[in-house]
Amino acid sequence: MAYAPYAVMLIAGFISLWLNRLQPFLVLLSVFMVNVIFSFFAPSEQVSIAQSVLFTLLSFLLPLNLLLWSVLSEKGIQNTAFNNFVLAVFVAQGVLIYWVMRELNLQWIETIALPIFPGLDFYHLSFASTLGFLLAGFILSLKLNGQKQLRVFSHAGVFVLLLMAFALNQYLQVGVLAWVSSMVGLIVILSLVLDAHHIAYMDELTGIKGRRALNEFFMGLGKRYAIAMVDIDHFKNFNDTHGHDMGDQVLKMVALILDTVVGGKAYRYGGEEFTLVFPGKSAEQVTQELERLREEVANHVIYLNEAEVGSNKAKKASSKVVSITISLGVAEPDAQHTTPEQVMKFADEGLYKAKRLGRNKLVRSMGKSAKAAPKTRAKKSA
Ligand SMILES: Nc1nc2c(ncn2[C@@H]2O[C@H](COP(=O)(O)OP(=O)(O)OP(=O)(O)O)[C@@H](O)[C@H]2O)c(=O)[nH]1
Repeated sequence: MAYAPYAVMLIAGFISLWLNRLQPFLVLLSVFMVNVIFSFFAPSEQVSIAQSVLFTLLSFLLPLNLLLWSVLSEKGIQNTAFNNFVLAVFVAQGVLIYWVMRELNLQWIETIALPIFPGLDFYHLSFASTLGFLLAGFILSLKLNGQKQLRVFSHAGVFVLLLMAFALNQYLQVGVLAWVSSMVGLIVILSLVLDAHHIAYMDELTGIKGRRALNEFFMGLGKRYAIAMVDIDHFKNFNDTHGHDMGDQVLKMVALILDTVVGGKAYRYGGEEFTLVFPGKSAEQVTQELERLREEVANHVIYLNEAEVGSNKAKKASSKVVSITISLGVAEPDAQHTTPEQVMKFADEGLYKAKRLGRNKLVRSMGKSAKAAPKTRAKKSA
């Protein structure tokens, strides 16, 4: 049982390296090393002054390390310059610990400091380190506030800091530290799993679900549903005229509007194409909602120097404005189209027709018109 925390932290460390995440690995390594040092120098009966000093020193260095590894942006495991920096930080701390323990005459603390500050003991010093943890947690939360691409692990960093603050506040309780460290390992594993799931299922640019999530949603779809395919009109033209970055902002804006869909779910299918799935609804039942979305996109004013969707009013006042439109095709299962993939293809035929009819339109694919539809548009990938 004594090795349980090490086992959990090793597994967590392995998972984080396997996922090319250095940050969680460094957090674990810091906690791991503190465990190793404390259990190696754990007091048997009487706590020596050297042990107290070591404990206090590590209690101050750990929040510093945890904050550092959580705040610096993720570089992956193959960035040589960053790896050298990490090595330098650990070596510097090793040298500091060695110097304090070997070179500093610890008896001075007893003979000089304690008589001057009679109330001072190491318990109070380690309690002061709790403040260090809390401060580190506060700084990390501030940084999280301003972050765009949030990962679950970033939040886990704050929990880890609080847990370690608690563990180290139990002055020299190596057992408490070990158990809390196991929890830290589990929290890191959980956050990495959630992050990996998020990365696999969400579209990074728009923040809505991606094609993998759509395919999984199809598996649980019943017999009655409607699927709509949505495509931005003349998007190549927009990109060529206003630039790819502006095109990305438009994609985000369209995704935000489509994500407000009532009764269905929005996915980025790929490129400038989106899919809306309405479980338990017929194509006719969702027509009104699709028209609402089409109108909302068409009525949305795009500010050309808009750095981001939703930027401030002053900027908007000085911007040139344009607008864009979307075309939509919608279909439901019938005798010829029984699987969600077939229905989606059928809806895509309606979308193609909407483009041919002049764009900014919704076309519902139905039995006969499906046969009349000229051809299926080639699918695009993100
Ligand atoms: N900015 C940006 N553009 C993208 C992205 N994915 C695809 N595109 C662009 O979307 C455009 C799609 O163009 P087309 O398929 O020719 O269609 P279109 O210009 O929208 O014309 P219609 O569909 O016929 O109205 C291409 O220029 C792609 O480069 C993306 O993630 N960001």
